[in-house]
Amino acid sequence: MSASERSTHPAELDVRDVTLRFTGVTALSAVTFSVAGGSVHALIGPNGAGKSSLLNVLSGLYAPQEGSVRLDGRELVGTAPHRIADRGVGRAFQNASMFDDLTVEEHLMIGHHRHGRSGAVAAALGLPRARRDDREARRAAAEVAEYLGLESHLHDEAAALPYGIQKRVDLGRALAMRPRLLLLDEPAAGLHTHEKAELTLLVSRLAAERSLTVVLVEHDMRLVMAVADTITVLDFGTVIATGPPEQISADERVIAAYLGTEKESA
Ligand SMILES: Nc1ncnc2c1ncn2[C@@H]1O[C@H](COP(=O)(O)OP(=O)(O)OP(=O)(O)O)[C@@H](O)[C@H]1O
Repeated sequence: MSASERSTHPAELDVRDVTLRFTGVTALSAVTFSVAGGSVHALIGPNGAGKSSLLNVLSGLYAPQEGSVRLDGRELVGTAPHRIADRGVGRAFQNASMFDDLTVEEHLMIGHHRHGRSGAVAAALGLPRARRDDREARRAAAEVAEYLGLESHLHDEAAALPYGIQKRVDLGRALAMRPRLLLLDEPAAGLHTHEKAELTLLVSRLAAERSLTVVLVEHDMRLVMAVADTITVLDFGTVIATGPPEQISADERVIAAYLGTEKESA
């Protein structure tokens, strides 16, 4: 399915018995959970629990030795990362890295260009279809910038902006490709308190307003409890609990493995 053929409904995700081994380490062991379309699902767990490895499996960067990952019933395991992106999986990164010399608008246009049908040659020759793609990408960039409150930065060099704004640009880049499943890797890391509060509101609105499903890895429990419809807790690569926030925060195993240590250190 090409990006342009992609339907607009939020994706359902089904992760079944995923096992991922590195030499000497089992990072994920028979991990199973599912995420309903249009919901926000958080992956939490102590350091080294396997959260980033799992996001890397979902986006195709790591191939698990066992198990399946289905997006609306279609297998993602064994699919190249760019094909997974074409199927509607977008990702914002923990350390937003901006391309040197590119403006915010250009970063957002890169996100949208997955939808373009003209190739680099058509663009270089200035062919009508390439010009149309370019106009469409600019329009999409403007829409995402407005949604994220980045309008005043559209023509700024992204790499020179404060870190919190760069993180928003990175999120915008993922949103501009109109994902049906959005993966957020520690979106609150490195943000100031007021930026975290803004992000909490934003993530709460994202799924409903942009017709997508969100899977996020996050250490900030306040944010997780505020935005997540469901939570999966990993510990040493295995799922120790899955459920709504109120169930997770009362789960003895979770308190022992994770929330307990958070509370002690708070
Ligand atoms: N590329 C790799 N090669 C070898 N081992 C790895 C690799 N990536 C992760 N691991 C190991 O897999 C386990 C899970 O790591 P992972 O980074 O997924 O945990 P995490 O829950 O994201 O941790 P954190 O919260 O600290 O980011 C750890 O033991 C880690 O050392």
